[in-house]
Amino acid sequence: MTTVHFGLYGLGTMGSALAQNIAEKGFHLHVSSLHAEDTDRFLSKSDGLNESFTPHRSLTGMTKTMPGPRVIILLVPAGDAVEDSIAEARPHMRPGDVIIDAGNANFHDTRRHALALEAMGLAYLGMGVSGGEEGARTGPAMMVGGTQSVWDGVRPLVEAIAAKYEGVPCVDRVGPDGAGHLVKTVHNGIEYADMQLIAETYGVMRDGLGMMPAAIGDVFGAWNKGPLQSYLVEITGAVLNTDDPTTGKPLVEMILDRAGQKGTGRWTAIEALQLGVSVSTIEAAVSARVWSAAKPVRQTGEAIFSPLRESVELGTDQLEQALLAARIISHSQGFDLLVAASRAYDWSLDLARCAEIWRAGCIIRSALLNDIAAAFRAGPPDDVLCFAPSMVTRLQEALPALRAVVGAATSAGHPVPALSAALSWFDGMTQGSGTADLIQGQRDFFGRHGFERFDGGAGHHGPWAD
Ligand SMILES: NC(=O)C1=CN([C@@H]2O[C@H](COP(=O)(O)OP(=O)(O)OC[C@H]3O[C@@H](n4cnc5c(N)ncnc54)[C@H](OP(=O)(O)O)[C@@H]3O)[C@@H](O)[C@H]2O)C=CC1
Ligand SMILES: O=C(CO)[C@H](O)[C@H](O)COP(=O)(O)O
Repeated sequence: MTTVHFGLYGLGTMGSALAQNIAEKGFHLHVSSLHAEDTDRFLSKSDGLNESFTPHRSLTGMTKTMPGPRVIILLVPAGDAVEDSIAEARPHMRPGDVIIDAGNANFHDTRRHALALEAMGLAYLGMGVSGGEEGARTGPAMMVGGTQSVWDGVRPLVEAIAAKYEGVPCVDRVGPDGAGHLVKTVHNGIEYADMQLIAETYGVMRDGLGMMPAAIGDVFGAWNKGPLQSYLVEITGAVLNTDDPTTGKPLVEMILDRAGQKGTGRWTAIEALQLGVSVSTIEAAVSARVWSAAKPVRQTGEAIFSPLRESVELGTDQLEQALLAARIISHSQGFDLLVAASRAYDWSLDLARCAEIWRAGCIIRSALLNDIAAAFRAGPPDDVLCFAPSMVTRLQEALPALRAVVGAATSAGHPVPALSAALSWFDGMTQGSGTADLIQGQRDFFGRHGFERFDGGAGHHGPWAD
């Protein structure tokens, strides 16, 4: 059997952790980074593993000197860094060699690279990796796109480094070329929604119930033992219970309320709009990050309107149920996008397998995902997760709380954009007779766009009065 030689380029947060994980699982790895001193620093931090690494001063040097067949794993930022890395490595690669982009790439770029490299006899895998630094070091979840034979060649290493859920590796080839990066992008869209839903719930407790960070942290800690059990709820409790060593205050009170974003949430919303899918909770989360960034403008608005932020009468049990309902709805929206992308790109995505991959290692891992996987194995009505019997039961229990929380928070002036978007999406998607009859009437009135009639046919026009 041919021995495949692996190289990893990009020894930043994720690349360093993944390289150490690979070495720990008994694989030899060639390593290099944009700056040679980063490779030196990486080696100095990799005590006990250094015999597993062959360091190189540059990507060119690594690709040229590595014996073939070569598999080069890139862990660099999306966009120009990936383009530059491929351009640098490609001239030194031979037919049969593989490049794996293990960063958060836009899946349209991955499709383009796969096509171009395959035309040259090279292979390209787009592999979304989730789990942050700790996940990369100890076992991330990974979503792979590419051809089956190329996946089969790298599978032993990738499965070895992956998180395991009851012994099953949280990685798979989910489809061709860009499929893995699209599934990772949707994972991140759901991650954005979940983080925003949690933040809104924290806001209601802080500003509507007057609770202190540590007390809120304890509530999240307790919720993590129930149906909301998840990595994000767990770390929320930990963040809220951490004090600032300098001031002694709760650390969260010293963190500026301006959230960053690198693009995957936005890509999810853009792709959904392109494919005609509503991911309104995810869109609300992206928008909330956008307005979080405009702090001076928010401060001007507050000075002009002096809005009242009143207390609310809500129990934490209602907030828990509201968060659960909204979490189910935001996952349902993410899976709707996977269904649409699978159809549009002819990927035959196995939705249950995607949910299974996310059960461990990744940022959105939660108790809910095992039930979501089971729901997709059974096949929910119209492929809509919210319509699966197990989700219907939970939603029927939890929706009254979501209505109470959105109603109370909105009346009292507390922004809950993702919670309310989830509720409105649910109400719209369960309203058999909606209000688009009027939209169609308006469209025909001003533009003769035509409408369908209940009693038959399309392309009708109204006898509109002037
Ligand atoms: N951090 C996380 O939690 C996660 C990140 N990811 C994704 O993994 C990838 C790597 O992220 P992360 O490790 O956090 O990022 P880091 O910034 O920590 O590391 C990126 C590495 O790429 C190098 N780099 C930057 N620009 C170029 C370039 N033009 N050409 C070659 N190398 C370049 C950086 O060098 P320098 O330091 O000089 O800039 C650094 O060595 C990204 O796509 C990210 O979105 C995925 C999952 C989780
Ligand atoms: O992919 C990830 C986790 O799954 C990364 O942590 C990603 O950087 C998160 O996105 P953003 O920086 O936009 O919040």
